[in-house]
Amino acid sequence: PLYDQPKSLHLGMFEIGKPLGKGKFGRVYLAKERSSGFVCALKVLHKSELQQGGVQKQVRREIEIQSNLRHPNVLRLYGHFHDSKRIFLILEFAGRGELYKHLRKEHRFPEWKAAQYIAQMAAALKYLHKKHVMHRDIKPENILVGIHGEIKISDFGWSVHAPNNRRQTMCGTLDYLPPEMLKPGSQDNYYSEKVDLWSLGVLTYEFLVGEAPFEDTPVMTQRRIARADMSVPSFVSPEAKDLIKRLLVLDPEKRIPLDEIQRHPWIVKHCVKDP
Ligand SMILES: COc1ccc(C(=O)Nc2ccccc2)cc1NC(=O)CCSCc1cnc2[nH]ccc2c1
Repeated sequence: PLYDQPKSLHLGMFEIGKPLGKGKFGRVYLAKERSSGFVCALKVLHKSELQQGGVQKQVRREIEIQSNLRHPNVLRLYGHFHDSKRIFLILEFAGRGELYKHLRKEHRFPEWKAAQYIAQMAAALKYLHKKHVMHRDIKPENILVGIHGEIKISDFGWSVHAPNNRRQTMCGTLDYLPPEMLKPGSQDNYYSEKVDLWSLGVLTYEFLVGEAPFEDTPVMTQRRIARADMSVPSFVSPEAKDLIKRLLVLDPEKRIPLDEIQRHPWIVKHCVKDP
């Protein structure tokens, strides 16, 4: 497949299929590489739009970083190429689509499924943090599901999807913002990997409850985040509630670290294969 392709990749190599979605900076199509039959997702970015958005450096940096990432729970960026007007990203195709659609349809996930997803997220984040890549903007809208039901974080950071029952907020939803990103002046720990732990707590809550813990009007959401003011419904098991409470901690340094998440009783109970 793609990774043993000659470097000269070009559009003619691909048979373009159905549209998979469209973002702020580009459209995505199902695609098949002609010689190998390899199925992937082709994201088309228009250089003019990137210029207007002032993000051409960001794309280059992202391609640089993401081309070297290889983890089963991180969506692959296999390669890229460009013509005079467009840049094409060759992305992994996730066979079971967007996680948020499954969550909306099922309303909320059973504890065993939520625990497996959070264990996979923790494994992906551990891998990314080891590579000093963080803030993957984790929320259901940015997670895809592979053909075997495994989840794949993807960097939708720049592609705000067209509204079709995605959270209707301006620059992405506030629900997942950690308190340190709401307080001005605390720029340093904005870039700490601890921000992902908070978002993981919000994600765990949303998987189990079906809505985000601080969901409210924008003003109220910010106020409730700043106070970690949320309550966990009684139908959530005590173990799951314990993990949520250890992630949604105002002080970034006091959030349960990724290693301990993988050993947490709620995760172990649902993820260790029956011996
Ligand atoms: C590693 O991933 C990415 C890397 C970079 C970028 C990106 O756009 N970077 C950017 C753009 C402009 C300015 C700066 C930076 C996007 C992604 N990933 C996606 O966009 C996921 C959905 S497209 C794929 C895909 C797969 N499998 C599916 N199954 C169903 C739908 C579907 C959709």
